[in-house]
Amino acid sequence: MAVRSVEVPDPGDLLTRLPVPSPYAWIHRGDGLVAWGEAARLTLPPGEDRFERARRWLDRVLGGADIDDRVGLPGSGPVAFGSFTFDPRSAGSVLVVPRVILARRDGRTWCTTVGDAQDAARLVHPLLDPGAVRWDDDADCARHYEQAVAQAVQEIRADKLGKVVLARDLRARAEHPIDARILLNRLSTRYPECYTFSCAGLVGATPELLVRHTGQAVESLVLAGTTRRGATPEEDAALGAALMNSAKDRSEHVYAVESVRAALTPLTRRLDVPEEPELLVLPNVQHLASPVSGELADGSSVLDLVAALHPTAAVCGTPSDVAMEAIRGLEGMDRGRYAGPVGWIDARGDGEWGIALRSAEIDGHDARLFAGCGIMADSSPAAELAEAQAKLRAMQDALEG
Ligand SMILES: C=C(O[C@@H]1C=C(C(=O)O)C=C[C@H]1O)C(=O)O
Repeated sequence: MAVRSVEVPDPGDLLTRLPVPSPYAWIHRGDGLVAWGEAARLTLPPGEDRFERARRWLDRVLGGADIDDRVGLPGSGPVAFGSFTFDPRSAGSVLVVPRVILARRDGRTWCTTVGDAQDAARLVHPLLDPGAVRWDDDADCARHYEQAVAQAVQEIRADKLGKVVLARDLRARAEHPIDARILLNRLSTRYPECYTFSCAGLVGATPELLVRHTGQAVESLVLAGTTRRGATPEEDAALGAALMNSAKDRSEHVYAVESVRAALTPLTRRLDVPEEPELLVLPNVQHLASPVSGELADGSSVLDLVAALHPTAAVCGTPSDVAMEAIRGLEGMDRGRYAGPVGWIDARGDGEWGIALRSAEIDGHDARLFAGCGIMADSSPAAELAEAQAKLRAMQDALEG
């Protein structure tokens, strides 16, 4: 596999350069990587070993490439985009090495081609709006979600577990086939501080950085604890202050931070975890956020870190195995790749992976949206449902225009 990366003149908005309706993307504040075509693909069966199998495949495919990299930055040379299922029992984890990658970082822009990229560049599909969107009747789903939350609260009060994250889905059907590029454009414009991603049908804009690996540096942004936005600046600030002072949200947040600390400590020589969370204000919700940073102890790749971190208590719970079982029992659905790791890795082992939140699985005219909330002993089913609805809003609006 011959791979070549060269600097190119800055093309402006990377997302407008995508020629196909189901591209690969990872965009944060306008920078990042977009890609299309398929030089190699690995679809993984269910299994706890899906990260290990992915690693072996990557070693072979990226390690065996004949690389002419004139750029030498994280993300230059060959890159694989990937997304993994939340639950090891689910099918659908996937890794793809695209044929063409266009990227920008630190003011430099480059293009990578893998193998013969001629064909991949010739097909330009015009953008098509999804048109009218029909939503599935939501009442049943909402009722089921509230019941699941009430049940989880009982289990937490009975000391079976400390925290569990429960999610729901929402199905939609569009008049026309859904073009991921339209969703990506809308999401990246509205949520520039989120990581707007697309990988093999999974599209979204997540605020939660599972892990970034740049040389020996490692970073993560842990989120847990949520409130709505206010109608006025005063109400907004009051809601934010109440979130910062909420004992329930603070302990919900601590579970998530501690799960990240426990996963990264053995792999790092230094790990800085803030003592207090900060507030992350997004257009639809506000979160408690803890930016974690550290220095790797050895040569772990970003995929090694992903394997160690997933599932964090931000999307599963504590203890993790008990929470995973509770999720299987209470949600009554397969999360698929929602709340799993999504991102990219290069041949050096650098990369960025988010937790696939605020996302939808797109298949032709159909979309399946997901959102979840951390449940604690004092959670209220109605409040958690309202929080999940606010989180769904990002993708609902992206579909509707
Ligand atoms: C599970 C989701 O979000 C997670 C749960 C949060 C919470 O319960 O407060 C906050 C951020 C995320 O870690 C989701 O968006 O679906």
